[in-house]
Amino acid sequence: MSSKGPVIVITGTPGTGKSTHAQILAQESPVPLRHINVGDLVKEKNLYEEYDSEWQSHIVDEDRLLDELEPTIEAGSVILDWHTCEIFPERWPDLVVVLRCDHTRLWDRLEKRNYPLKKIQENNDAEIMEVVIEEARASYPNEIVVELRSESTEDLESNILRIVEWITVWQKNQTEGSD
Ligand SMILES: Nc1ncnc2c1ncn2[C@@H]1O[C@H](COP(=O)(O)OP(=O)(O)O)[C@@H](O)[C@H]1O
Repeated sequence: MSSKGPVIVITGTPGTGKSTHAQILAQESPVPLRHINVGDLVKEKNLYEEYDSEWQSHIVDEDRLLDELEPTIEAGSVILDWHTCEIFPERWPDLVVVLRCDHTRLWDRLEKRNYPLKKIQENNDAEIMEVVIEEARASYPNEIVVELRSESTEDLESNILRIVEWITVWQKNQTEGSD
């Protein structure tokens, strides 16, 4: 039997709740999963080409990021938490969760982060224009892409339950597949 757990990508516009979901999922998952906050990893390992002070964001060196992640992904049992997903190779994820949030609520969340106004606007527009979900659908098979609302604590709880259930079934399928 394979002891390798799934690779789950949790993506969505900044502020939709990726890290909140990933942290809770790492605790509640029936198989141990390592939560990788990709934005933090980029900063820790200097995996960026430059820092754009106007937008207060790092321009990521995608090749170095993928090289850094590759061995961890190969080992499995990972939650990748990032606001974009299209750079990850199609073979990497077993599940891609795209979190969605009403844009007025998202605006409030981003304002609390003290983002510059143009960064709040840019992210808000991206949420309205469904940028991340379209990117996910264009990059991965439809059956592994799941869109979940993340507006309330009830949403958060039911999303975690759904993902935990998915992991249980995935794990069972893996075990049966290797018999
Ligand atoms: N489903 C939810 N219900 C209520 N608050 C949420 C929910 N998801 C996220 N939040 C809140 O929104 C803010 C941003 O969440 P966070 O997980 O940091 O987002 P992201 O990782 O996508 O940038 C946090 O204050 C978090 O507590």
